[in-house]
Amino acid sequence: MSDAPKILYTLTDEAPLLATQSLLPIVQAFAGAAGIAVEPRDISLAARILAQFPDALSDAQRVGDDLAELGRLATTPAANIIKLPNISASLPQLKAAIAELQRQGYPLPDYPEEPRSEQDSAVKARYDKVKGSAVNPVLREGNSDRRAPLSVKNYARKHPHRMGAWRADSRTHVAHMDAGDFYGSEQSVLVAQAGSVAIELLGQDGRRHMLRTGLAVQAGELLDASVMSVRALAAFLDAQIADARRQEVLFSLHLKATMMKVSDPIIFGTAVRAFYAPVLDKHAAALEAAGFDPDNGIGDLYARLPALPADTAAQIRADIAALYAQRPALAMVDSDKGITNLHVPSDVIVDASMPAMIRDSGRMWNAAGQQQDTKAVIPDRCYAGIYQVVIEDCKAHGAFDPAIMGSVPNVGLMAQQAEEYGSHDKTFRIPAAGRVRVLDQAGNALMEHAVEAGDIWRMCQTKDAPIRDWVKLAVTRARLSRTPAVFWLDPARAHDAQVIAKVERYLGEHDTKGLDIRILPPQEAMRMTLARARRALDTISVTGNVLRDYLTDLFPIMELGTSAKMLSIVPLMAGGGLFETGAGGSAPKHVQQFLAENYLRWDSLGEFLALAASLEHLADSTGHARAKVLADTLDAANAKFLDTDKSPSRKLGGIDNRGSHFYLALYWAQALAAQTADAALQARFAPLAQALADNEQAIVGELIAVQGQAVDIGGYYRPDRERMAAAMRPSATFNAALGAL
Ligand SMILES: NC(=O)C1=CN([C@@H]2O[C@H](COP(=O)(O)OP(=O)(O)OC[C@H]3O[C@@H](n4cnc5c(N)ncnc54)[C@H](OP(=O)(O)O)[C@@H]3O)[C@@H](O)[C@H]2O)C=CC1
Ligand SMILES: O=C(O)CCC(=O)C(=O)O
Ligand SMILES: [Mg+2]
Repeated sequence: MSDAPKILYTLTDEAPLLATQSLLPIVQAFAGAAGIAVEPRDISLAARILAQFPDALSDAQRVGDDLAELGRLATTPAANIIKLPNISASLPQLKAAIAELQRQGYPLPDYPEEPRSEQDSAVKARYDKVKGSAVNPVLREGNSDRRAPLSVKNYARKHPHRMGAWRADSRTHVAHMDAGDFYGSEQSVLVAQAGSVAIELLGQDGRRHMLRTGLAVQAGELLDASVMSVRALAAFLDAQIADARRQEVLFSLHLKATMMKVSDPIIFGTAVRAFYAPVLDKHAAALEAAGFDPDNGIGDLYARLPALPADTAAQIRADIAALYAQRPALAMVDSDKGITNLHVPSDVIVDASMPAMIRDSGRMWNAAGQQQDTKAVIPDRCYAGIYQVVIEDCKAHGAFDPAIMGSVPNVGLMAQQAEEYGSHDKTFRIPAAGRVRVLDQAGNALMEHAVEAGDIWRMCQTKDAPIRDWVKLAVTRARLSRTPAVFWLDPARAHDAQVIAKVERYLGEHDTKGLDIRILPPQEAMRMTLARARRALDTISVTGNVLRDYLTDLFPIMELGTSAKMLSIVPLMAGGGLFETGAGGSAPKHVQQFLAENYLRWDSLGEFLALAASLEHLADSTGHARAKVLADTLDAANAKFLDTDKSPSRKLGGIDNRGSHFYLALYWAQALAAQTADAALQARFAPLAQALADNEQAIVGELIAVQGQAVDIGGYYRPDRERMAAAMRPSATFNAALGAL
């Protein structure tokens, strides 16, 4: 390559964006000294919105489409991208971000909830591109390798986090449907020849309505289709609401409305309707006029009350209060503010919410701010059962002990929008009863389902090359780490049965002598993995895209207290590297605390680990010797960082995110000053190491002195860059030392 080696570092949202204001200048200074450019690319929700509307903005306001650029780069060998977690916006978040940008003077159109013209529809389509999980699927041109590095695992064993005790008589359980769900209706076909397919709804009246045409398919790829009956779902939810009340447990719903941005908001809305039915029915006309949409949560109702006559609004509030007396208690997101599990579809996200419940003795919070046993409703059966296995295990054997438990790394099938997480553009709320058929080019029906109006029908694609790459990655990880690997695949599912056949075939391409590789249905795989973990044994989980997501929060949260400490690598299929930081989200709670107290408890360890892996990749792929020196010394710094426990203290008066960055810089500079592989770098970093060590007290003092007061950074979705940077770099001594490098 002729260009200087380059790492692209993403600017995202919320806590990780704040952290980046402090960390990126350090990274740029260190990398710059070694001749490596670290360039920011803005993929925040706000930037992604602005990039959709160049025509509405002035020259000065226009921003480039950095996400599209990164997406193209990810399919080339040159990619070296550090990707921090970003907001996957629900509709309420998207609308809030648009409103904030409008207030800041960007003349964006409003979000057209009910498009009335072609122009409205075009605007809505642009906004919908930004909605939900719209970043990760673009960048993930490779499969996923997530694990706790040994140093992190050892740290967790030495300093185990608190795990809530479990009682054998806990009433907590998972509730799922027994029929009428995606699991029960899945069909799958193997595409024989490249070409295209179409999806049609053949109405009961004989009319054909094309849902999708010209959808390209590759030879060897798997297509599967399934449907959730909304009638069955509603009946199930009614029964669960009644049962939660009978059992005196909290009612909670756990979905992935961000990634499953078409299906899961509908499921969420069905639950909101079921829970609040008496009030919603009684006030149907008023709520309709106010534009309330249950898919956006009961929070949307409260947001619209001011638009109604005061007495109607008061009556609705009173009716909801009265309804609560007849309903089971709802799990709360924020009991102080009265935010329930059914307020906003993106507040409770299953990958993080179920592990948090399991870590908290199987309890969630009730309206009185107390913990209580819970009914966790996860309607579809494809993956719900794994959580019930964990719950049963904890009831039988007590909470897991992070001081001894084994580790569960994951190799996840993810590339090229694999499986359910790529299905949103092939997911439909069915407008009328009939049959949905997937047709090949000759018009033959490959798959066919009977549907009723309102049902959720979806199709998923899983390409062959990603499956083959995933099997290879699993074998490689099993070999390198000498750890048994289990493919979590359910032969009773049409899709999984096809994947099993491919896995068996592609395993044959590798030398698996001496390796323990098995294929087990998810619940059995979970039982085996948990039993081993209790005996301090590690087990690699090799899973599809959804279980990748679920397990890489579940196990890190049990083992390490948070998924922020995961190493999360995406070896891109074209040869580049995508280095995700941790496996968790953008932690909105952390921003609230920062704004109120100028204390940011975000732990950047995930960023530190990703950066080391990125530098390592740069060295390997370009032969850049100084990248190797930076990588090795950063490894050493990370080890010392863990050893000396310099993560944010989580208490006001101790170091926060910024203080932890200072210590990383100190240890990294010291490691560079101590190494002898590159004398010039040694000489360059020795004075910095000295200056930082000499001024440790002063710098930490300056960083802590700002805590305890509210900060204003001029925005939530698009904070003022200068104010944010100033707030995140409050130590003049540290800034000067870094500037002198
Ligand atoms: N890869 C990505 O881009 C991802 C993006 N998301 C998005 O993030 C947003 C929030 O998602 P949510 O499910 O609430 O998950 P979060 O991970 O943001 O929040 C759950 C909890 O995880 C802990 N946590 C996560 N990261 C860190 C960290 N670096 N340091 C310390 N603690 C951390 C915190 O727990 P505690 O309370 O114990 O401090 C936090 O409150 C959503 O918009 C979601 O779509 C979610 C997952 C991945
Ligand atoms: O893209 C998203 O919305 C979330 C991604 C996620 O949770 C994960 O990959 O673990
Ligand atoms: Mg996740």
